[in-house]
Amino acid sequence: MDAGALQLAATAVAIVAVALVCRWFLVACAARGRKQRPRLPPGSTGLPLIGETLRLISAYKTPDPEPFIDERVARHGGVFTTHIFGERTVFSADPAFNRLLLAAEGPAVNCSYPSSINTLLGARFLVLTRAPAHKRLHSLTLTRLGRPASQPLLAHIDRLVLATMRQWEPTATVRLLDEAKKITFNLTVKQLVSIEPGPWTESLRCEYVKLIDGFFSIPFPFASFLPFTTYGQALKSRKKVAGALREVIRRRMEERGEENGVKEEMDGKREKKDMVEELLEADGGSFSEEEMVDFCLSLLVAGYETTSVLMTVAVKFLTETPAALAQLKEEHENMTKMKGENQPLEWSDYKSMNFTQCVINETLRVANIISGVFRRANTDIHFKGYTIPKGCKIFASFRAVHLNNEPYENARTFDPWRWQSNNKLQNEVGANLFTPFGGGPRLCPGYELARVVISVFLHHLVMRFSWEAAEEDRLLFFPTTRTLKGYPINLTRRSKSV
Ligand code: HEM
Repeated sequence: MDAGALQLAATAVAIVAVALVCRWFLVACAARGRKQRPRLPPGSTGLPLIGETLRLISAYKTPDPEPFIDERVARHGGVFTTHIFGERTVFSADPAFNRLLLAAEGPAVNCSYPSSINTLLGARFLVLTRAPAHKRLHSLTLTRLGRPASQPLLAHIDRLVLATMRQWEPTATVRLLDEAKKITFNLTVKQLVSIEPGPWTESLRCEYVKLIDGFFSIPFPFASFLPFTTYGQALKSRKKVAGALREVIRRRMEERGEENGVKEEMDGKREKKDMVEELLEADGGSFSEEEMVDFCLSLLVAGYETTSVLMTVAVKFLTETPAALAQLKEEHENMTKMKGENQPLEWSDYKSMNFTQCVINETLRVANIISGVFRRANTDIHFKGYTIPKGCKIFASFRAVHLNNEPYENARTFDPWRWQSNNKLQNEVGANLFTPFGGGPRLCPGYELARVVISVFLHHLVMRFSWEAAEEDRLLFFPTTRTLKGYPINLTRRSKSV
């Protein structure tokens, strides 16, 4: 090889070497860049400002909203990024991530609901409070509403359900959702302020219904000056409901002032008669009047729609699944035979309603009104190689997990028997897969109460009535789960005494 050729070869080798070094350098830089830039879960943020909100709403307005989530999970995986209700939001359909979010409440994430809802509920609604106030109010709620095993509460539920059914004619058409709402409202009022159903509770309920409508309306700015809008009307009704509760609480505070000397010694040992008494005596009476009003009002909201919709949908599913209805009837007839007719229900009876619990689980799985919970990251959160930055909104979708065909075979079919077999739904993995009442520090304090109310309601319904759907009705999922017509049914009384 001559000197020229040698020089050419050397130059070529040098060029290749420099190119290789440059490539290595660029790859290294890119890798470093990737390391430094947090990688959000993949997804699409849709149109400017609107994001994917309209797509989400139009999916949830159909009888089958699942494709909205299914398509994104198929494309991006169980945790993806979207843009809904005015904000970039990380959406989770992943049971492990949902569980992590529920447990991380406080240090890593906090509840985050729209400010229009905060205004309607007041600052003392449990989901808006943070530790340590949250812990204190959560445990008070559990004390009052979370122990349906106590005989006075169970007896009261039994009595209230029967009182509502006694108002039904021997053959009648009723809108089941309305009746269920009366039961849950009256029950909560009694637990809060010890007032029995009557004109006071009914007028409070009428205002309260308008307040609830406000959650699903547009919160126009200055809405309090626009009482003709749904949100403006809701704000007005909030004032009225709060005023009525304030009157009761004020009277109780005065009565307590007068009785103080007499009762003080016994107070520690005595069972408190209602939530107001719990509040008046908690922490040496440190709750202000306004705090008590806000807190009671928000508890009325928490249990009302959730439990009554579930009662209605459970009856709809049972009507459409005759084998399940027959098995449920048999369970309650056998129980009644064992204990004797017209005996009040006891805790052991509730505990023996095994198939009823399967029906309730399955209704919660297929059509829970709470489809998931919103959180906001307090810090960067790392999951499966992704980083969800501090401040980002996150939606943990329970519905996406509950309707996933992998853990739940034929997930979109109502099948209460799936809860009978001893399968993975019953073990630790199952705890991640079934979270209708949330979890972690914000686990719903009314979860046992809701189950008991529905069980007692189903017991009296199947023992005392037969029924059929009065007209076609269907499930709706927007703005929340419910049936289009409130499920009207034609009832026939089975026995003489109700
Ligand atoms: C079928 C009925 C019910 C369902 C599906 C349900 C579901 C839930 C869920 C998922 C949460 C968690 C919210 C979050 O983490 O952001 C929650 C919280 C809550 N629930 Fe329920 N609930 C029901 C009935 C009730 C009842 C009967 C009451 C009491 C009257 C109640 C009172 C509350 C309260 C006060 C919270 C807030 C807890 C906290 O932030 O510490 N719920 N509920």
